[in-house]
Amino acid sequence: MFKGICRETHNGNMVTKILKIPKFFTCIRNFSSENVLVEVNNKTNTAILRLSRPPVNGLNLEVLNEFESLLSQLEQQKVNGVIITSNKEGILTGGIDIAELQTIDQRRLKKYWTTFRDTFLKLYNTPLLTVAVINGHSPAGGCLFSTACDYRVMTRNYNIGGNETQLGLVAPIWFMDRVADLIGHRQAELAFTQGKLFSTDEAHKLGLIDEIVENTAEGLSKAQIIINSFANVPKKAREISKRFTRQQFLDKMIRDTDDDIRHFVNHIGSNETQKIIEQYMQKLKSKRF
Ligand SMILES: CC/C=C\C/C=C\CCC/C=C/CC(=O)SCCNC(=O)CCNC(=O)[C@H](O)C(C)(C)COP(=O)(O)OP(=O)(O)OC[C@H]1O[C@@H](n2cnc3c(N)ncnc32)[C@H](O)[C@@H]1OP(=O)(O)O
Repeated sequence: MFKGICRETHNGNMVTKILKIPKFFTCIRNFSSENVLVEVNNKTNTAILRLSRPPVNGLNLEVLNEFESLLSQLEQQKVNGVIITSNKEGILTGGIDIAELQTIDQRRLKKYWTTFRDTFLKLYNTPLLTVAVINGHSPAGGCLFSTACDYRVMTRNYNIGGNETQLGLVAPIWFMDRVADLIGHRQAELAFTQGKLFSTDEAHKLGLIDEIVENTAEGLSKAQIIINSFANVPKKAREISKRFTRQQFLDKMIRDTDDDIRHFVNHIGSNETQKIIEQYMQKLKSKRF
């Protein structure tokens, strides 16, 4: 017997069921965590990882830790590919859970930012094939994490980009570098100085995303097609090529670790930034944009 977990919503409440499935009939391996649902299709050996933290899949410490640990498990299981998406159509993630930034406790800020960087690095650096199915808005941290994937498809009529400047915050330099890798330095400069959120169409024209799809289902099947298209590529050669094309960015990010964490703690931990964050949260709650 194989034990699986099934999560369903009944009358608005999330219910977790333990399923006993005969091994012979199993087509899905399921090992979801609290905030991230995971299923691995036994036939394709592809994992779908769905962010599932209401209301907006905010990236708090727990989500980041779970995400990183699940990716490690998928690496051990040597899956053929990982598809990252949201369980809630309309929002991939609202980015960093702003509650994590509402503190001047330097140790907490340092811990959060170290985890945030490590999780990004894990995704950026994984030898696994990764495809982001961006099935909703993807501001700031959401955009950043999708840029770590090997391929991005996005559903129409949503927004993606680094909006930090609009909020009065400064995005990390490595986010700017990564976006510049995809859309070019000039466009990245314009985007980050304006804190620009791009529509799906604009993001596609610039190269921030690779393809547009109509809905999540089409996104998932497109992602599977991308993963299948690598089936005949020698695995080791693909992994080394991925590492080589990403090495320069990686080396710089690791070299700058201490400076980056110090800047984050000083920037977010200052009274001035705390006021800005507080005002932004109030605006967000009263929907005054
Ligand atoms: C010198 C400098 C050196 C170094 C600096 C280094 C690093 C700097 C780090 C700064 C980096 C920041 C990255 C980020 O990710 S910041 C977060 C940016 N995110 C946003 O601005 C998104 C805001 N949210 C939205 O736009 C919308 O909520 C969204 C489009 C996602 C969904 O819209 P919808 O209408 O469906 O929902 P809402 O009613 O707006 O939201 C529902 C409830 O969720 C709350 N919410 C939304 N987003 C967040 C969030 N990111 N964190 C926490 N809470 C969030 C929202 O307030 C609603 O709450 P309630 O009113 O229901 O209580």
